[in-house]
Amino acid sequence: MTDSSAVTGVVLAGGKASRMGGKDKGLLELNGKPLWQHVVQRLRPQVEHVVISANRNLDIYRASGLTVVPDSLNDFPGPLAGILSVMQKIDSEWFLFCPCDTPYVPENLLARLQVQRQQAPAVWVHDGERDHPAIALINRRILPALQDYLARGERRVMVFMRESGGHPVDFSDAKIAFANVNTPDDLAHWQENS
Ligand SMILES: Nc1nc2c(ncn2[C@@H]2O[C@H](COP(=O)(O)OP(=O)(O)OP(=O)(O)O)[C@@H](O)[C@H]2O)c(=O)[nH]1
Repeated sequence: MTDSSAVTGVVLAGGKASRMGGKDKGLLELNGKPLWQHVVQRLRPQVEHVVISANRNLDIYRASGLTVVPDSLNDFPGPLAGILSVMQKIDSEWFLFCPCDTPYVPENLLARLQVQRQQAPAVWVHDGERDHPAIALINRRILPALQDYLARGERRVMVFMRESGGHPVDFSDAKIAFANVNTPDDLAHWQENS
């Protein structure tokens, strides 16, 4: 069990969003609120503080008053680049990562990951059907291995998470809470009264 006061929540909002036509996915509105704010709202009661991992529109994210961490690697190499950059910048023992495109993550996400963690340095969500390796509780001791992995040109999140000695946590009873908004159709689907 980790102390929740030692956990930093991180909204990963730094991708290319090619399936969304290249728009900044985090800023797209769902039911009158940008996607990234939905995730902040879900994480905030669970952690000590929340930061944003972003590569574009930094001023818009910064206007919220939250710390914004741009990637230290260029060209949108993927979620691991955001994870690396946040760990390099923010002095925290534990990080609760969540993509900006998962607006309904449960409010007991951290508690459930902590209970199931045992001694692992990383745990992530499995919704009964698929893994969500970027929805994860991660200890900063994986940082050297992550630096090495990215330096080798590797990018796959799932492969790294397994190599790090982590394991999935079963959330099959809450599968709907991990619905992704990746495409314009997904966004339309989740708009109320659409
Ligand atoms: N910081 C950072 N976050 C990223 C990067 N790539 C993806 N993400 C975030 O990681 C989460 C999952 O990303 P994906 O949906 O797989 O990738 P995407 O680039 O957002 O979208 P697609 O191009 O449509 O695959 C999203 O919240 C992204 O914002 C990156 O290079 N840096």
